[in-house]
Amino acid sequence: MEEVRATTAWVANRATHVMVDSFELEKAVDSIQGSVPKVKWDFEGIHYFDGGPLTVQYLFVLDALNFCFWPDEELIYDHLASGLKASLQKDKYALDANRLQMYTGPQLRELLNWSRPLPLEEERVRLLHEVGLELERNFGGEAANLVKASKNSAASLISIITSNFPGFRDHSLYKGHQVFLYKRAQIFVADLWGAFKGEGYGKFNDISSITIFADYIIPAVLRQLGILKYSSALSDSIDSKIEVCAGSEEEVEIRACSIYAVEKMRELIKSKFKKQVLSIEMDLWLWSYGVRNSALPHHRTLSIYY
Ligand SMILES: Nc1nc2c(c(CN[C@H]3C=C[C@H](O)[C@@H]3O)cn2[C@@H]2O[C@H](COP(=O)(O)O)[C@@H](O)[C@H]2O)c(=O)[nH]1
Repeated sequence: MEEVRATTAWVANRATHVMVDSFELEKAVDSIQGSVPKVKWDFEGIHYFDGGPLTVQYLFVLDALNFCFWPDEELIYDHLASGLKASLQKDKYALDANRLQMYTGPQLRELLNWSRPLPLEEERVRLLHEVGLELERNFGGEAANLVKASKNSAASLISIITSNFPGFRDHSLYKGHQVFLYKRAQIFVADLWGAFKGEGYGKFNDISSITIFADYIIPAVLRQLGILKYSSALSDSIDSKIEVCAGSEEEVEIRACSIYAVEKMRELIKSKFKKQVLSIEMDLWLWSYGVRNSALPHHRTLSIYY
């Protein structure tokens, strides 16, 4: 994941709309004395888990659709997770590769027990079809085979996913340079690691190589902590819920600076408190804080990536 780390640092060093405040960053690290509060994976109790390959299929489909809930004010991530879980409990074949290729928008709503059109519904359906088709074509229909092919390497798994599933190629152009963010591919690794407690399908020898997952919650938390500072124009648009365009400098800076800031926090925790912290642990802590404080203003970008 060096590509993610290097390209987001490149953006952070040239950013003009977003600034990483190193004084506030150090204050935050000092306030926890370098010990990141532990948050249990699935602290919400919403996920499907049976300890086997069907759980891997569930997590892959979950992360294929893990983006852009905010346009519907009542829809949140939990609806996606618990909807998929309930449909698997009703019918264990619901997420089979051949079935994934046939879902329509209304059927997807039914799967998620949601009565209105979903945000970016056509894209969600297209991505579901893509997952089904590519799984069938190259992985015997099973996401578990994707994971086996990575041979316990998170970096390999992300590379296999982004090579085979175009919908997971979360990147942007910034001042002419390609910037890699890979939010949903990385979160899939984290979900496996969390669900399987670092064993079996969740065993990765290089788990420390992944970064945080640049969504719309983590930046809101970092801003609340004073670690991210926005220009007054950007602050005003976010606070007034004005959309930030996908691919704009502002959007790329928000996401890249979030990754960069948390990498800096990890480095500081290591040098000052002699502790090794994983980005996943940082992410889970910050994200759970963010969802518990749902009033935090977040940037609004229409995107299939997060
Ligand atoms: N950085 C980061 N972003 C995450 C997650 C998760 C869920 N992870 C599972 C793993 C362990 C936990 O127990 C969770 O069950 C979702 N998101 C993002 O949040 C946004 C949804 O917000 P709202 O509209 O309020 O529901 C949306 O962009 C979604 O993609 C995470 O962990 N990290």
